[in-house]
Amino acid sequence: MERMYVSALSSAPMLNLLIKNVRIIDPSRPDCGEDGFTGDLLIRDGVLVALGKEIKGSPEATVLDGRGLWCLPGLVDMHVHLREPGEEYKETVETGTRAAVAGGFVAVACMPNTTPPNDDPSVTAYILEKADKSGACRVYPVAGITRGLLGDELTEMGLLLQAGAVAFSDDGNPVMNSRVMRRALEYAAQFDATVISHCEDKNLSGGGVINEGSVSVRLGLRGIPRVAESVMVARDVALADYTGSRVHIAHVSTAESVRIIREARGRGVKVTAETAPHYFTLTEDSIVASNYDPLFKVNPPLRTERDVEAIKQALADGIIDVIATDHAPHSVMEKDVEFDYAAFGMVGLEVALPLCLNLIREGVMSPAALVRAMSVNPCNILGIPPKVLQEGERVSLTLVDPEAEWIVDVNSFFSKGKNCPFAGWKVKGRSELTVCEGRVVFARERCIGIISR
Ligand SMILES: NC(=O)N[C@@H](CC(=O)O)C(=O)O
Ligand SMILES: [Zn+2]
Ligand SMILES: [Zn+2]
Repeated sequence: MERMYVSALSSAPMLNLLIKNVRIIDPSRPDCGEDGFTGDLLIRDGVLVALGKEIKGSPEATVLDGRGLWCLPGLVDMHVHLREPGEEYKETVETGTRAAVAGGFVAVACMPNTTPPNDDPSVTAYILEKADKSGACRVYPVAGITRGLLGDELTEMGLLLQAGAVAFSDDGNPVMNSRVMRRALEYAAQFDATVISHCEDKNLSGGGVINEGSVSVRLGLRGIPRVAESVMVARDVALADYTGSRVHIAHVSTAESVRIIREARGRGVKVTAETAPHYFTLTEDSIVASNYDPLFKVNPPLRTERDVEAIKQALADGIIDVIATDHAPHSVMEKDVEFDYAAFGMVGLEVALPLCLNLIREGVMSPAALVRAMSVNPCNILGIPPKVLQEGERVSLTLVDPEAEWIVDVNSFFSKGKNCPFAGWKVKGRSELTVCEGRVVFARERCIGIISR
């Protein structure tokens, strides 16, 4: 098996490297265009000292031939489940962040549906402490909107932000009560914090396990109607409009949700949105083809070809701002059971990049647009430092080989979660080197040689 290097951020070596003739794709640079440009990067002690053409390093500088590679600002995944505290058998901060850096991410925002949930500053602090000690990348905790994520009483948002939370969500659960959601949007706005909404009307989705439609009928499985999502998207858009606050819609899966968001954006409502790779790669028919494999069970459920097309169009137009994985690790115990009883969720960190690169290959997005969706926009929405290739700064970057072909093997995942519906797929593209704030946190075989202390 291939040798790989992965390290905790705190003990990772500083990068010293001259990368020659690499395709640089950073839309924050005026010279980038939609396809990037070819150039060199000189990094000394983790700091990007020069970026341009024909850069000369010192004679002792390690040189990497970047031909055929892409240099992206470090990718940011604003929606993952790290399961710590409480469900460490599914994932930990350590294993989840290792999966992240292997996937090319330098930062993740982790959702609060842990045990106990992150609805209290002590839990936020606990997660950050774990991240400091053993995290391979930056971790930004998302705290609960309501206590216990139960949808009734707002959390102490100010204190949670002080403890290091960056946004609020009850993800896993919707905020069913519209009055509570209104107050949450108003309260969070006072701190200029983003509320991330898991849009699901529980009364409509109740008991469903897959998209409601011909497939659910054929299989005799209880359906989750698409309107269970869009009715809540419409509500949240209306509340954001009424209160003047911002709202971010998590894991958009339907054409109707896209239409509502598009219309709202046209009117200047402050709504942003994300989707996940499985929603533009798979449909409910994938479930049939898999012979009802619970690995394909996810919330919201996989939809139809029409929805996939609408989501791709929205990504092309920038109406969906972000691609996040919704990395949701579960153990075999929760997944290797009958479809009805299996847990919702699939892992995504280690397979997202090649699936997203497919969007470029299909002409849906330009390389620059993909970087906006996977780095620039999530940073803006969360209000965290942008990952830009800026001279004079500690560099966060992902060096991608877009042509590398590999077969998804869950046993080689750093994630504890092996619940991946793409297992066995032949995919193209991966991160060869991931650098977080100047430090080498991940290197594949061909890049291991550049690590120096
Ligand atoms: N997406 C999922 O299917 N599952 C998520 C919850 C969530 O993101 O709503 C999980 O925590 O397992
Ligand atoms: Zn959710
Ligand atoms: Zn989630």
